[in-house]
Amino acid sequence: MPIGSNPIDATPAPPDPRDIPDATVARLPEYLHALHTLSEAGEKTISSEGLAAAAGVNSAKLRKDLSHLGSYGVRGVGYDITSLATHISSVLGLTRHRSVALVGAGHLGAALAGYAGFTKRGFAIVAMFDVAPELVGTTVGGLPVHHIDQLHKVVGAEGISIAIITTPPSAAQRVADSLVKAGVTSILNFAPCVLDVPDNVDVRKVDLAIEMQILSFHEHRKARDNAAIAQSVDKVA
Ligand SMILES: NC(=O)c1ccc[n+]([C@@H]2O[C@H](COP(=O)([O-])OP(=O)(O)OC[C@H]3O[C@@H](n4cnc5c(N)ncnc54)[C@H](O)[C@@H]3O)[C@@H](O)[C@H]2O)c1
Repeated sequence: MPIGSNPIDATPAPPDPRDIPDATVARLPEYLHALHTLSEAGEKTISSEGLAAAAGVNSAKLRKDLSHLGSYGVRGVGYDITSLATHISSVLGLTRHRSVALVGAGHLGAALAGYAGFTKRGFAIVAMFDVAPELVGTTVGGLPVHHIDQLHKVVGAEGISIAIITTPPSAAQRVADSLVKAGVTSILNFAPCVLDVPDNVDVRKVDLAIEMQILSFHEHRKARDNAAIAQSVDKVA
């Protein structure tokens, strides 16, 4: 007996993307990654508890998230892995391959360009841009490095709508302005600065230093808790 109205293999009606909460959208890639890993391991179906554990979230949250997508699974069987992965991919707009531009072909840019994992997940960095004469005209990670002046031409020719910024922060706003002018509407910014963009442009910022600072806070708290425990043990002894 289905838990919800959709049988396991039925393709649910596509949800209106505006109805899916941002926090749910942020977790969908985790679910998709877990589903791909399970599929590669030869699994066909997965319980909500199993999928929640694989994605590192609690199962009530996972069920709620998937209910926003109209996916309810089947009691006693769970979710069909292939159908659910296809559905999540479609909600995330990953059923079409996305061409990505990268601006700043330095250390980080080169590392990202050489990472094969993006292609596996539906993204391909197709062009890099820089201003350094020693980089322009060369290939980095197998990709041509164009001068930033070529941005408009290449973005149009390659149908690029997503770009990654890996320039120093002092250049990032100027680069973002050029990207927006060239037609890019989504930016992943690695430079440690806030970008000012029009409302129709989405920016995601990645800052590993912030993640480290949060871990530092947890380390600090653990040390404090351990000191408190040691003190109370001393008192008892
Ligand atoms: N988010 C993170 O966790 C994280 C981690 C490491 C580095 N970073 C940031 O990433 C950025 C790049 O770091 P990196 O170590 O690769 O630096 P890098 O100096 O090796 O590379 C920067 C590249 O940007 C190019 N550049 C400068 N101005 C430009 C412009 N106007 N247009 C196009 N290209 C331009 C430079 O020529 C250079 O090739 C920095 O802002 C750094 O702070 C972020």
